Amino acid sequence: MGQTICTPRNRIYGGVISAEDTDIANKTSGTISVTIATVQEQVAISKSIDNLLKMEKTEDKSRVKILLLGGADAGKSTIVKQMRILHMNGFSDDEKRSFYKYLRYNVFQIFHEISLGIQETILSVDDDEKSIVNRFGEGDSYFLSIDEEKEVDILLNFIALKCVRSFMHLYPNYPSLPDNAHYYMPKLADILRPKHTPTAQDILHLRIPTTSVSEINFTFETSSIRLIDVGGQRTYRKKWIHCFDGVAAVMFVASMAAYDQKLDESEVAIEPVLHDAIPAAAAATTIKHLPNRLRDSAHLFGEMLRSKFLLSSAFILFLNKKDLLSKKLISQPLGKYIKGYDGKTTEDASDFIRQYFLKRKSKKDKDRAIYGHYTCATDTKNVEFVFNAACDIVFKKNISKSGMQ
Ligand SMILES: Nc1nc2c(ncn2[C@@H]2O[C@H](COP(=O)(O)OP(=O)(O)OP(=O)(O)O)[C@@H](O)[C@H]2O)c(=O)[nH]1
Ligand SMILES: [Mg+2]
Repeated sequence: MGQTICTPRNRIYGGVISAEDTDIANKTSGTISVTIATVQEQVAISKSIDNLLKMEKTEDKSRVKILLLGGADAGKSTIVKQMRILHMNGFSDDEKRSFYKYLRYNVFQIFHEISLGIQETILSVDDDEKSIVNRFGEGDSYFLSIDEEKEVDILLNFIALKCVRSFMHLYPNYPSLPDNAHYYMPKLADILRPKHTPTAQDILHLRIPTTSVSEINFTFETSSIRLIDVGGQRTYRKKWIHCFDGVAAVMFVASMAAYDQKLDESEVAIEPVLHDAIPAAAAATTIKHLPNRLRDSAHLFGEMLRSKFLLSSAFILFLNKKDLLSKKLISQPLGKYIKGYDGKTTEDASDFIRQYFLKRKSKKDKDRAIYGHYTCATDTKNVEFVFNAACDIVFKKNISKSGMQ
C-alpha cells in the first residue's frame, strides 16, 4: 500500500471534501449578480460586525485582568476551578465524569512514586510482591495496553500489598509523593469504582499540569473579571510575558509545602524568565545550592516583582497549601531544607516562609505593598474569602482587610 501524503488540509478534513468546501466552490465558480439589495445586506452585515468589535473592545477595557503566576504544582489552576465553582455554576455532570480518567492516572502516579520510594528506602519486599512493585516503578507503558476494568483491579491490588502499607505507615510524607496522595489514598476503593462520578472535591485535588495559557471570564459583584492561568513549569514560563499587558493584579501562588521537594527540571540551568528583569544582587545568590521548589518559587516571585511590565500591577501573594505544611512539619523539619529556620510551630514556619518571600523585594520597591494570605486552594470557603479580600485590594476598596506588607 502506498503511503498517504498528508497535507495540512486533508489532515483537517480527513481527505474528504466537506459540504463547506463544495459550497465555497459553487459560490466562486458561478456568476455573481450584484443588486442593490445585496449591497445593502453587505453594508448591514459590516456595520453589525463593527458594532460587535466595538462592544468587545469596550467590554475588554472594562474587564479587570488578573494574572495567576507561580511555579508548577503551586495551586493556580485549583484557584481557577474554585472560581468556576463559586462564580460559574461549577462543573456539569458530563464534565465531572470526563475527569474520571485523570483521576485513575493520578492514582497511578501516586503508586509509581510509592514504588520508587520503596526501592529508594530499601524496604524489604516479599518475593510475591516484587514484580508488582517493579511494574509500577517502571512507568505507565503496561497500563496503556489494558482495559479500564483490569486497570482498576491492578490499582486496587497494589494498595493491598504488605510493602505498600508499611511504606505508607513509615513515610506518609515522603517528599516525592504527589500532594494529592493525602486526599486520594484513604478513599481509593470508592473513587476508583468504574461508575464513580468525580465530586467537586475529587476534581479540586486532581493534578493536571497546565501547558498553555488559558482564561476564564466571570462577573464578581459588579465587575467583570478576566482571570488568566499559565503553566508554572520552567519550559512554559517563557509564554508568560505575552500576558503582561494591562494586568490589574498578579496573584502569585506558592506552595509552602514545597520546602522539601525538588524541581522536576532540576538539571536545567537557572535562567531569568524575563529578559526585562532588572538584575538584583539578591536574586543572583538564591538558587546556587539545592534546586528546591520553595527556593525556586521565591526566586521567581522576586523576578516578577522586578518586571518592568508589572510595576503598576497590584501584587497579592497566596502562600498556599497551609493544610499540607502543618502535616509535613511533623516529620520533615523545615530547617533541614531552608537555612536559618529555628522555629517550632506551624505559625513560626509560615511566618518564616512569608519573610523568605518578602525579602525578594529589592531596595527600589521597598515601599511597594504586597498583600497576601496563607491559603488552602482546595478549600472553597477559604478561597472565597481570600479572593474577595484580594479583589478589595484590586478595586482599592478596603486595603486594611488584607494584612501582609
Ligand atoms: N492539600 C492541598 N492540595 C492543594 C492545594 N492547592 C493545590 N493543591 C493540589 O496541588 C496540585 C497542583 O495544583 P494545580 O492547581 O494543578 O497547580 P498549578 O499551579 O496550576 O500547576 P501548573 O499547572 O503545573 O503550573 C493539585 O493536585 C491540587 O489539588 C492546597 O492548598 N492543599
Ligand atoms: Mg495549572
